[in-house]
Amino acid sequence: MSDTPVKIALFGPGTVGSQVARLLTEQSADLASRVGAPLEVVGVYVRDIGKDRVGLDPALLTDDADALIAKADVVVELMGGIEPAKSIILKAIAAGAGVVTANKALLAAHGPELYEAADAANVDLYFEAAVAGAIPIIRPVRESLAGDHVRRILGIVNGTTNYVLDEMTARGLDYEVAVKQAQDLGYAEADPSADVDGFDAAAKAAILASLAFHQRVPLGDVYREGISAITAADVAAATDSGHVIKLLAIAERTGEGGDGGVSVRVHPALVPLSHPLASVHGAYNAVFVEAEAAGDLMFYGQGAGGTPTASAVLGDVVSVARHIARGGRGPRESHYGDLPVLPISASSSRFQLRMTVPDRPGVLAAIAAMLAQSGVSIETVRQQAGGVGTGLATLAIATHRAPESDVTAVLDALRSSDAVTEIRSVLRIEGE
Ligand SMILES: NC(=O)C1=CN([C@@H]2O[C@H](COP(=O)(O)OP(=O)(O)OC[C@H]3O[C@@H](n4cnc5c(N)ncnc54)[C@H](OP(=O)(O)O)[C@@H]3O)[C@@H](O)[C@H]2O)C=CC1
Ligand SMILES: N[C@@H](CC=O)C(=O)O
Ligand code: NA
Repeated sequence: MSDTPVKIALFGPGTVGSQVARLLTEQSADLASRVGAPLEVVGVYVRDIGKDRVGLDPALLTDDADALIAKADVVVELMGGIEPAKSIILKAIAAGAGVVTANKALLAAHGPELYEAADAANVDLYFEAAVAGAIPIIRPVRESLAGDHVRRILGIVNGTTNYVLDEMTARGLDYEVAVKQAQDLGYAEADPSADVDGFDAAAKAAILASLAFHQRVPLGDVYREGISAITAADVAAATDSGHVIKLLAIAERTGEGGDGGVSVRVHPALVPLSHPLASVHGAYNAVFVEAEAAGDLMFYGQGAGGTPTASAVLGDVVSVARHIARGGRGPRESHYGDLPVLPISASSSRFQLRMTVPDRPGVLAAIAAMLAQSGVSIETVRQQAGGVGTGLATLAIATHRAPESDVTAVLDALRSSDAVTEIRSVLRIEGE
């Protein structure tokens, strides 16, 4: 064991950072033995030194980022957002410090620049907490599966939306009430739109897809739909058809041998109750990976919250600090392929189309003809009477797998047809 401490600088003592600071103190003896040297927190960067921060030694607080970077071996960035986080990480790398971050927004938007800077400076850049919080998923995809060929990833990677959808399903809670609870529990981002509109999941999908497919996936190429349009009626209809609604991050190779391109998308989906992802409740996350040699793998655990996320951050701190104390370096960037990232119109899924229709002879035949004309094959049809005297019925049509562009054409036809009163929901069915 070396006596020379590895110097840690913490940027952002918020929900996650305060727990990292606490655990660094409480577990200092264990951490030292795992690293092979003691860890010393040399400073905590804040924007307001005067603010009361429970559990933090006031003597460690500083608002001088450059001076703190200059004395650090490892910079732990837990501020979030793009700036000043990006400049701080680049300065840390340039100064030869290893970096640990949980900042998926930054990595999804500017990852390549940061990875290349770390490679050029020969320093570590670790980011396990950036995807699915406490769940080890970056390491497995980046290292353990580096010798395999990942075909598809289906992930519940946003705790807030899973919590909201689960509360709506299990307790019949209103959407707004469930969102407020998720904020109070510390799952939601400062701006909950990052969660409910799918931005957070899209950032994680871009990071995961890049690592899994050794392919740069720009955030702008990730198709994104959030959960704010999901109604109590959608949730009830999902239950009736043996599904549950989940916000999924999906990354898959397409075409013969997976060489056609990659499709990366985030949207609510109907997941059959028999699929392992259907039993992921509350703010829990899970990532289901389909790999050619390994087969199916599932990684499950807490994807949000201060202490669980701090666990992933500390795992990275130990790795980086160990390299500083004993030599070595973490994984470097892959050589990237040049498969296209396909637009949503080029993907295909099964769909459930729910609509209100006039309850009269010939309606079902007319709707079936419109699907047939676009080449979309029907798997099941369920009809429910719309109530005495309404003259309406509800139709739920599940399709076989069909190209998104064909389903868009069907929807256009249905919307302009007098055989359909209202399209109530269009949900992809995934995980079958
Ligand atoms: N919360 C979670 O469950 C998870 C979070 N993450 C990621 O971890 C990171 C941190 O998240 P979280 O702890 O929730 O965020 P918080 O908002 O709770 O904490 C952010 C901290 O950074 C400080 N900070 C923010 N901007 C600045 C700035 N411009 N200058 C100086 N200090 C700044 C804040 O200071 P002040 O106290 O003064 O406001 C606060 O201490 C984010 O990248 C997030 O995406 C990842 C997985 C899960
Ligand atoms: N807001 C995020 C927190 C972690 O990334 C979530 O809800 O999962
Ligand atoms: Na993780």
